[in-house]
Amino acid sequence: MSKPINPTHDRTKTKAPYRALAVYAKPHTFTFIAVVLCALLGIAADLFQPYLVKEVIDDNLMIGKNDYHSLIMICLLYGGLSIGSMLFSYVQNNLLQFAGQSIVAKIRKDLFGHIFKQSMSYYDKTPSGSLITHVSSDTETLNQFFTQVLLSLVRDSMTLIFIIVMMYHLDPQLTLYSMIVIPIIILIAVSFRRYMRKTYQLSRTQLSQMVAFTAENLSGMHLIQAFHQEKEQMKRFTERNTSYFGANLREIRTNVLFNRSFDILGNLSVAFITWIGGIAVFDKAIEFGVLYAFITYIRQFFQPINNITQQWNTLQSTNVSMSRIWNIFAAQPEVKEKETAALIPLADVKGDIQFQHVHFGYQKDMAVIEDLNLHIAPGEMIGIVGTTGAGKSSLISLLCRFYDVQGGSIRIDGIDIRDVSHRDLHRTIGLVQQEPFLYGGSIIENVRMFDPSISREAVIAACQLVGADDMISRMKDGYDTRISERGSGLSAGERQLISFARIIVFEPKVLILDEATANLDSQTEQMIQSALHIVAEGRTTIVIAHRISTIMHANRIIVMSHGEIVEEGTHAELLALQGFYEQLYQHSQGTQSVSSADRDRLSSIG
Ligand SMILES: Nc1ncnc2c1ncn2[C@@H]1O[C@H](COP(=O)(O)OP(=O)(O)OP(=O)(O)O)[C@@H](O)[C@H]1O
Repeated sequence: MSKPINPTHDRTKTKAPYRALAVYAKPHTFTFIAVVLCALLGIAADLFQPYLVKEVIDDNLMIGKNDYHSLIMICLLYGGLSIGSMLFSYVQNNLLQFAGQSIVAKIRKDLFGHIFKQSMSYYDKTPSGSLITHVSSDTETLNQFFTQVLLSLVRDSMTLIFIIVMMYHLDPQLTLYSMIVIPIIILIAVSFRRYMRKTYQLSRTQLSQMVAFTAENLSGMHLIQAFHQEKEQMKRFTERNTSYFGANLREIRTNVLFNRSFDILGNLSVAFITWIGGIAVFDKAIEFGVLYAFITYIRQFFQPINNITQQWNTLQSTNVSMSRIWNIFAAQPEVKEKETAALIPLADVKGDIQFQHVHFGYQKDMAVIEDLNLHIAPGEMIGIVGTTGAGKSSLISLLCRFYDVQGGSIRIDGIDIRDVSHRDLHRTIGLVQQEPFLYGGSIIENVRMFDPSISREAVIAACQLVGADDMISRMKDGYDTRISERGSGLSAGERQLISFARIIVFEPKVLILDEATANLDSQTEQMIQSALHIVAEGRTTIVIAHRISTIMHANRIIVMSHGEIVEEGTHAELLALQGFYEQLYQHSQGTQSVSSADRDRLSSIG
């Protein structure tokens, strides 16, 4: 098996992707050798056929020999060669498809794994639609490289050489006349090359933009329908679609022009050779059979040239796809796991969390969190409130190490989270977000996240504990009910209960709820609240909420504004302070939920 490649080295060199591709192709060396052998035998079988006909014409028919025996033998040989050529071509195609598909499957797997390793900052910058295109269609283009381009380069260039040898053997002078077209072919190929590359790249970029736009719309469908944005989005889609249509047409037009130029050149050469060769036959300088074989060869001569040039397109796409795939491979996660991480296990965690002088910004010069200090004791339940954009979710993202702090440190049980493995850290922390992510699969699989070591009984017990058992039992197939993609068959509360059950089975020592009840009505929130108290038992728990009612019973409440902690204490202590929290509380008493505009107004009070 090929080793995973290290694409970072040599990234700037354009040959680097091809060198890396060669690493993937290496385990299939013997298959490629077998393909070349089959191609050689197939070509020989093909090209010997006109020579046989020439033999019949010149050595039998033209001299009136009437040798029936050799005529039948040559006809049988001709038929045998045709069958042989077909068989070789069949084996060669199968072998090449197998090698090509295996290489691409391996690249696709490595690419998917590499994308998984990236940090959140990578996903912030890269639209998911374009990643989908790279994993699906760009890797498919690589397959075409092996099964079409490589095949054509090997088979057609060998055919060309064989034809020239055969032609030279028949008549060197006619061969030299035929070669006049070669400089013209090079001229056409070079002049078309740059333009074809440009048109191809343009159409690929337009396609990838259209896919990205479609993916974005599908994920935001609720919003689009709620805001009646269908017409607007349709207009934007049509613009992209029209651009793609135009770019595609331009590309096809260039290709057709390129291919037809070759066809015309082929026909003109046949006319030229018929003229020159015809005169030579009249003058008895060559035999008629030689002219026949020569014309057949010159027709065959343009076929491989045309084939090779037709692969130009695929070669262009391979270049573009390769560089795009290699750009992904070259991306290194910003959040890196230290090599020594395995030596510092995060085991038997008590759940002591310390933010020490934490500084962070998504852009280097725009701080979102500045010199933040916070100590959370093991088993403590902390509520975090604050204005929109205060930095609450960012704080949690830092604790989960989706991003790295730019200053200060975050410690769990005194250990810097940058020193431990991602696996240990994410086992320690359980995160429940506003929109829990559910996979297409059964409820059982969704709760245990496809981990077979978690038993069905454990899943059922967890669901009973959080109060989801009733709801699940009422479903058609109970725990085996299949949930559609992203859990769209369930209500927001039901989805959230399932994500709570997940927390129970995975038993993280630190539990984070980021606006986990924001989408729920007050009755469901009550249900979730009681589930939360069960789940939070014995765990350090951080709850971010806009609704004061969600966090008012926490051991301590942190009030954040503009990346800083502005107030801290229990619900009663904070009310007594009569500061920002008290304003938030009063407001929430009046409106139940605080609108963002109001929060901003309150922030200025704070
Ligand atoms: N992925 C991101 N890339 C760039 N900026 C971001 C990103 N996520 C958040 N921000 C910015 O960082 C700031 C803090 O955002 P954060 O989501 O932490 O606030 P929050 O207090 O959780 O807000 P809310 O209550 O609305 O969820 C905001 O100004 C926001 O625009």
